[in-house]
Amino acid sequence: MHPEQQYLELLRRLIAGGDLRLDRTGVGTRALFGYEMRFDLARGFPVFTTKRVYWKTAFKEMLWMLSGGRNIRELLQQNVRIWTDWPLRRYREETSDNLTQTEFEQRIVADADFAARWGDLGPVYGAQWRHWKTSDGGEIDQVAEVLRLLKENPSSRRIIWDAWNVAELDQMALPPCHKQYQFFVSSDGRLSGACIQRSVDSLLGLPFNIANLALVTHLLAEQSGYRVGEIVWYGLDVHLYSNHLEQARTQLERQPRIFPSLKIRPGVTSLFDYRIEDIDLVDYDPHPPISAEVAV
Ligand SMILES: Nc1nc(=O)c2c([nH]1)NC[C@@H]1CN(c3ccc(C(=O)N[C@@H](CCC(=O)O)C(=O)O)cc3)CN21
Ligand SMILES: O=c1ccn([C@H]2C[C@H](O)[C@@H](COP(=O)(O)O)O2)c(=O)[nH]1
Repeated sequence: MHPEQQYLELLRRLIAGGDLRLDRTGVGTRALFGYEMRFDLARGFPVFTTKRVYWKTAFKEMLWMLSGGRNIRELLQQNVRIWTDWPLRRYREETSDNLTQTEFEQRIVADADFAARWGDLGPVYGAQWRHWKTSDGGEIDQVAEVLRLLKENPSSRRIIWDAWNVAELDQMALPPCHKQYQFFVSSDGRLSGACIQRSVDSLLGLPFNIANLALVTHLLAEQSGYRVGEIVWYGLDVHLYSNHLEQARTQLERQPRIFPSLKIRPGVTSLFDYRIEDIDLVDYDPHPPISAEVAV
């Protein structure tokens, strides 16, 4: 069985038997509670092929999170527009100025003060991963700690970073969805990575989340001298937005193709020094893109 069938099976189950519910965005979803997928990274890089996944966009987002980023300016400077809707909505509500999305994005890139005021998402993923605040005024770099444990104590059962900082949830543009990562080194020297995702937009978010979990597992393996093992992904409220049904049906008519392979430029000496130019996917031959509206 092609491993992407796990994803197509999820879409099938959501369409056929998902619980119909009204959600925060007002769009409405079909949802199920609890789903697991596993991908053996030795069998190719798990970027879905039944539609074109914009993996560079996803990877840029992951590198931004690893850098501790929390402002959309650094994303927009690389033409990544997937996070604009949330700050834009706040800007419109608080100023009643009706800039278009493009005008807003141009202003964020051109004007650092404007970006500091309006482009900040609050202490989201990267801020928690790299700068978790402690009660004595210090901060914890959870990713550096994961790297240290991978090297010094690979059998540890505490190789985790977590973005679910309860005390700061109200300052975040959106509470974290992929909220926890854990890593595991097997006795044959393979690094596996897992992610727990509390809320899953199965059409738009999930393909990015899987690719990014695979990417970060590869990068950590590279930096700590292991081969790659598996990724394991657990979704909880896993949903299909009601305006994504047609797209999901289109995708289900297609046959998965062979997964590409990931190439990482050797010689980068720190996890935090990777740039998008250092990473490539070879032989990615997906079906055509499928466009869809994101629920804000
Ligand atoms: N409803 C919802 N779904 C999400 O997946 C999601 C959120 N909200 N809020 C926060 C982030 C933003 N994410 C997003 C937002 C948009 C796309 C999106 O529009 N993707 C298109 C175009 C990608 C591109 O422009 O490069 C796609 O076809 O994948 C993907 C992930 C993931 N997260
Ligand atoms: O990486 C991500 C980020 C977000 N999502 C989706 C999951 C939900 O559809 C929304 C978040 O809404 P909540 O009401 O906060 O659950 O964004 C995703 O799939 N992947």
